Amino acid sequence: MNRPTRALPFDPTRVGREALPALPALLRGMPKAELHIHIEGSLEPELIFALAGRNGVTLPYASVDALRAAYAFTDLQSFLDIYYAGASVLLEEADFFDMAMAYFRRAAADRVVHAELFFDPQTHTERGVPVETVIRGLARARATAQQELGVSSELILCFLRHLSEDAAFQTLEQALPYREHFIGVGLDSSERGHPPEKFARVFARCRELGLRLVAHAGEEGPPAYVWSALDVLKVERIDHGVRSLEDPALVARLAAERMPLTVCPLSNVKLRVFDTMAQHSLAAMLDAGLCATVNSDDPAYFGGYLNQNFIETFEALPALGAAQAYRLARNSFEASFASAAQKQRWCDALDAHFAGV
Ligand SMILES: Nc1ncnc2[nH]cnc12
Ligand SMILES: [Zn+2]
Repeated sequence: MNRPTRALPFDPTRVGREALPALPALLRGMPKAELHIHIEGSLEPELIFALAGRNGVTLPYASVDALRAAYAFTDLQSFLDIYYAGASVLLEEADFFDMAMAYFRRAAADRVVHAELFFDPQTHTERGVPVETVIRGLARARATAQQELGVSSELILCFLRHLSEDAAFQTLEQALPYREHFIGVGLDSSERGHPPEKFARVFARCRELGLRLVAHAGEEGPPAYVWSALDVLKVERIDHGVRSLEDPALVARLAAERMPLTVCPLSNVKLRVFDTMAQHSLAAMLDAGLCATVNSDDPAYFGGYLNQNFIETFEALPALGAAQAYRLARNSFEASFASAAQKQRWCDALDAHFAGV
């Protein structure tokens, strides 16, 4: 990272807002990476019901429609309650495989060439599902997605921040025999009241183990949580981070370090971080020189996969045009945990896509 912003491979005045009909096609077709997707949040209601039937799990909803009707969230916690209930149908390795393959097919259709998937082992181990079952199912899906769809991927193991640091250490111990299957660790679940520093020791241990580090911060929590994710946990990416804009000194630091922020616009509107998409700060973040990326977070719950996030955000924010589309896709490659050579190949493909503009 810390690379200077390079010249655009096209004339940005040719595909700006004035050429709006061209913009959705440009967004849909550009190669991109997704860096903030909770794989359990890709579980569509239809698959939840199919897995419930397969596994003999009784759901507290009568139908797919009744479940979908419950997706009216007032904040992060109101979403998490339903998200954990949905995940209760995942019991066997094949369930994790099917869930991840459904996501990879959607991602490939959105021209996602690389995805870094969060998974929440504690959501499953607490129900008696071994971490081995979770990781083996996801790992098999990764290999199939690479072979059949040409989508590369990594796994990031997330600790649930509403649980204790001791529980996070236990989860790490359980997962370490499968270390080759995950590239890093993250921190998710209820943010308010659970600051990053609660997990200082377990992140320090993960760092010693050579794991890559990310954390949700500044989604609902204050800018102070972003500072401590950087300074205490020493993360390499901030997940969400939208509330950073409330703190000019923090913005200056994030920009100077080109610290990636994995922004999730549809999620932010559904969870009422912003009242409307027109109020979203994505354009302001790019304007401030931040290394922002666009992501879907929990696409089955928030109204769309990655391209839907791009399309709705660009429709709502007049400051976003072709130059910002290019920058966001480029940021997604730069911010990924892929090798420098791989990043260069993706950036070349991106340049080729925009060269025809
Ligand atoms: N948006 C989000 N924030 C925190 N934890 C999550 N787990 C799944 N989605 C999440
Ligand atoms: Zn998230």
